[in-house]
Formats: sequence, C-alpha cells, structure tokens
Amino acid sequence: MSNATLDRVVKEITDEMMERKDRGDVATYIPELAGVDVNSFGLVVVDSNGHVAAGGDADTTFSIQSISKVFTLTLALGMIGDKLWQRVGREPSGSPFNSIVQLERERGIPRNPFINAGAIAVSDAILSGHQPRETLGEILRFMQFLSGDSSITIDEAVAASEQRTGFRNIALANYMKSFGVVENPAELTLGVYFHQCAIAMSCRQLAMAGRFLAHSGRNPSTGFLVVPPERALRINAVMLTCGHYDGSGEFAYRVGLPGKSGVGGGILAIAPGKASIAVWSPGLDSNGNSRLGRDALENLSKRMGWSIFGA
Ligand SMILES: NC(=O)CC[C@H](N)C(=O)O
Repeated sequence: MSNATLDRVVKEITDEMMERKDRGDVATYIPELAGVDVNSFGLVVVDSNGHVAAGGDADTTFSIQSISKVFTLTLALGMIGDKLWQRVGREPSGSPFNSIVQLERERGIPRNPFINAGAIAVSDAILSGHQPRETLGEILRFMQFLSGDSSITIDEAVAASEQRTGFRNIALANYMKSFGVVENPAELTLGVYFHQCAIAMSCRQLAMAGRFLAHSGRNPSTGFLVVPPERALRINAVMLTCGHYDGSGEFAYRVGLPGKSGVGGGILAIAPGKASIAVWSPGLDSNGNSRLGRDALENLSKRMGWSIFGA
C-alpha cells in the first residue's frame, strides 16, 4: 500500500464526513463540551513506516475523555501487573458507561477498565503511594512521551466542570470504596479521574500516542519498547470487547478493529501491525460514541482491508 493510496482514502473519507448532515448530538453535561462545533471532523492515520495521513481538523485539540482510560490502564498494568485484575474485570458490561447496577451484584468489582467504575478503580491503583498531583503529572508525561509532543495539557476548565457535575462518578467511587476496591480517599481518586478525562489532544497527537499498541508494544519510530508485546495485544483485546460500552459489539461488527471512544467525540482505533488511527467528530450516538467517527473508521477499515477478522 502506497502513501498516496492512504492519503487519498483519508481525504475522500474526510470529504464525505464533512458533508454529512446526520452528525449525532454533542455531549451536553458540561458547557465546555456542549459548546463544541458539531461540524468539526478530524482523521489521522499513522502507519508502520511513520507515514502520517491527516484530514480535516487534524490539529484541533478536543477533550479525550474516556480515551484516557487506555493509557491509565497501560500505566496501571506497568505498575502492579496482573494484580490489577483482582480489582477490575475484563468482560464487556453490556451497560452504559456510567451504570451503577452491576456493581452491587458483583460486590464492587467493575466489569472492565473502560466503564467509568473500572476506570476509577484503575486511577485509584495508579494513585496509591502518590499524591494526586504526582499521578496526574505521570499520566500527562506519559501522553507527551508517547506522542512525542510536550505541548499536551489538561484543560482545567473541563476538569473543574467534570468535578462540579460528576455526581454519578462520585457515587461510583464511594460505592467501590465501601467494598474496599477503592483504596485512597475517594475525592483524591476522583480528582485524578476527572483530570485525566480533561486532557486535550488533537487527532494527530492521539494517533501518535497509540502507535505502541499497533506495533506489539514498540514505538516504531524510536524502536523503544513501551510495554511487552503480550501486554499490547491484551490491551487491544479489551479495547475490542469493551472500548465502546454497550456499543462494543456493533463497533466490532462494523469496524473490526480495537477502539476506544470518549464523549468528547474522539475514537482511538488500532489496526495491529498496520496503523494507529484517531478520529474526531463530536456528535454522539445514543451509547455516547462518536457517530461519524465510527462510520469513518468502518469506511477506512473496509477500504484498506484492515479488519482484524480478515480482508
Ligand atoms: N464516556 C466518557 O467519555 C465518559 C467520561 C466522562 N468524563 C464521565 O466520567 O462521565
């Protein structure tokens, strides 16, 4: 596959998506997300040779929200290894991202690290033994290191809004605390979680950050091993089965790639051995996943023959 082919496919998909009228609805639970232009669209693909194909608003930063959960999971596994799976499962939930119902039946152990409860448990694991400020610094430096871009920051206005309106997340954290799954004071763990969701990144930065997952744990441009190969493919497995909440089956069916969405409208998708892909379209479907983001990835994976289930 030539660079020109990938460039053309990315351009054609971007043009098509820019025209679409059925864009979904932007998240409205905080003013910072409610005010984002629903017509925004960005798509960036970084392939195994380091070629970058970019379309639309590729350099506009947006709130990565739940996409941060991929990177905190990576950090937590690096810190405590498989012990993490004692506090969080790895099964699809079949429930909305902020659901509380399963937690009672399953004694405070969240189904997976990508629903909110699971991500809060993961943030709690990273926080243990540190101050929230140190943990946030570590998460941010990890994102900067993976992207090769030290300009990535946390949007403090988003973090403050998340904190002010995050009643369900506060309930989830306290509920897990009652089972001993959250170890730190719940407000400190939540402080980390709300801030990691408020990291602002562009499609270009996000696609760069995902490269290690597409290349068996290794950053292909530096050769640096970020995580062991087995860990990278397992993170991809959890992204495939749980990365889109109760829309994960539909995403796997249509796109055929591991992916993680966020309510800011971003999706990070991984074509193993081929490419790291970031797409952003802030209009969401009823599961809180980017509507055109998914359509763009379906189109891309079909045209490039990248589905993990066969071309
Ligand atoms: N799906 C998401 O992106 C949810 C993240 C959002 N900050 C929340 O905690 O509810």
